[in-house]
Amino acid sequence: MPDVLIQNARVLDGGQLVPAEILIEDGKIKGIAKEFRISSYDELINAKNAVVIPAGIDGHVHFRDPGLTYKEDWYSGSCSAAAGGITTVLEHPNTIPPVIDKAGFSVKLKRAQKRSVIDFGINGGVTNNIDKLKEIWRLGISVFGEIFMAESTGGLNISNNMLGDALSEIGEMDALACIHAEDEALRLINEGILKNDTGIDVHSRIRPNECEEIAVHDCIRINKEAAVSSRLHFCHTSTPEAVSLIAKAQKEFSSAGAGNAGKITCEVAPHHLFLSTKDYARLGTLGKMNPPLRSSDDAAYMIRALNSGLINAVASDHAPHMQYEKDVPMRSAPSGVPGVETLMPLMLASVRKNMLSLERVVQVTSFNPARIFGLDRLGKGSMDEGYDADLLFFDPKNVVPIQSKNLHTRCDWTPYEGMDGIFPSMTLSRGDVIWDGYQVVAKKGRGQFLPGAGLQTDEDGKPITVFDDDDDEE
Ligand SMILES: NC(=O)N[C@@H](CC(=O)O)C(=O)O
Ligand SMILES: [Zn+2]
Ligand SMILES: [Zn+2]
Repeated sequence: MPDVLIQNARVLDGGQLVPAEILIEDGKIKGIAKEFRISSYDELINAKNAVVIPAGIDGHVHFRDPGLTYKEDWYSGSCSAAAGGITTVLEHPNTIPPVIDKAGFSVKLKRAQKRSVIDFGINGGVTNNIDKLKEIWRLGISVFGEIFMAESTGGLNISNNMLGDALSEIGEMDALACIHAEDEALRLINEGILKNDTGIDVHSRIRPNECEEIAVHDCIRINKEAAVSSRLHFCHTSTPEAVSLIAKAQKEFSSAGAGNAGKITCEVAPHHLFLSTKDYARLGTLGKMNPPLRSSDDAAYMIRALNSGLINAVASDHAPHMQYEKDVPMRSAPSGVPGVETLMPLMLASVRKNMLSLERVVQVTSFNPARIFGLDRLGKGSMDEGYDADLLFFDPKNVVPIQSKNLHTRCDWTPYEGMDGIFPSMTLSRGDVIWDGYQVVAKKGRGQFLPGAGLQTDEDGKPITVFDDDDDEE
């Protein structure tokens, strides 16, 4: 007997929305049809004509747990994701302690298992820990990175020399290296030159387009020269220059033929699609993030590149800092903006404005991230039979202004205040309703760990992860 029958839904079929029913068994999609004509099931969900798409996979969040849980923790962050239609996240390593060794990994895994309401992967940091990369890969980290080529929150940045050694090591494991591409040398020079500049957009001029362009160029070259090239994924790309370099390298890769080494993908963050340097006047330091806001022409280019397939995925780079921490001069303000709960609403509102098709939104928020980050092998990123029933329900007409007071993150502001969003009327994770349109109805800790491909198990198939026994509650 199926667990759940969803009636009166609309789903995408060849680019069109068609009426459908969805059957779920053991938390997985059992089938989608116009009508099933069955009468026995455990639970009936009336979708009331909502559109149902795969829930979002956000490959780039910072949930600050352990270490800075006043900004976010695994519960608040995952609730925020659920309310925004995201059911899977990959969480980045710049926490305190950072995930750069077994101890850091174990603390984070334990926290997440106790608190997360959605499924999650944990990324492994790369700094002066090259001798530890194999170990954290075997413990089940999802991917390596973000690897910081320039200074950003958490101070995990590495030199280009070390990057070469790291990429070689990562390539040898056939893992994925996720890159934060900004050139540290140029950033430092600009910081000196613009020392006394008090312009509102100074952060964007300290880290100009060229800063990203140089880093992407160098990273691709360093990877080519490495003893073993790695698969590369560029995080939060923000400039036409970077996207063009990546497109060229992608082309070279596909003409080179078989194998994974050297394969390159990239993502864009919503703030580089929907905000620009024009928003500094409204946002001040709330508009400070790395890489920084770009011109409105660049943002328009990024939307086109997302449409045309040059950019493969959207990820929020959810990086919460509290308003009082941001309420300081531009230079001392921390970099980062929250975004996990507004990613899908902004994307869905952009469909209504004909900026993107719904089909493309599904590709870049679910199908592609699942494949880039190796989550499809764990049942993520499709509504085909056998995949996890991770579903987002929405009413395409229900456009509302985004308001910080309605969001579930601990972060007490949003850079999208007043902008249009289409929020989910319901979110399902593995067939469970976790967001009912009004509140998060999921049990704390129901989220499952999604181990990376390197996970080593013992003879009984159990992960080798060993927890530290000490209590690390904050
Ligand atoms: N994007 C940011 O400006 N900040 C991120 C780190 C990062 O992704 O660089 C953070 O963790 O605060
Ligand atoms: Zn980054
Ligand atoms: Zn980040």
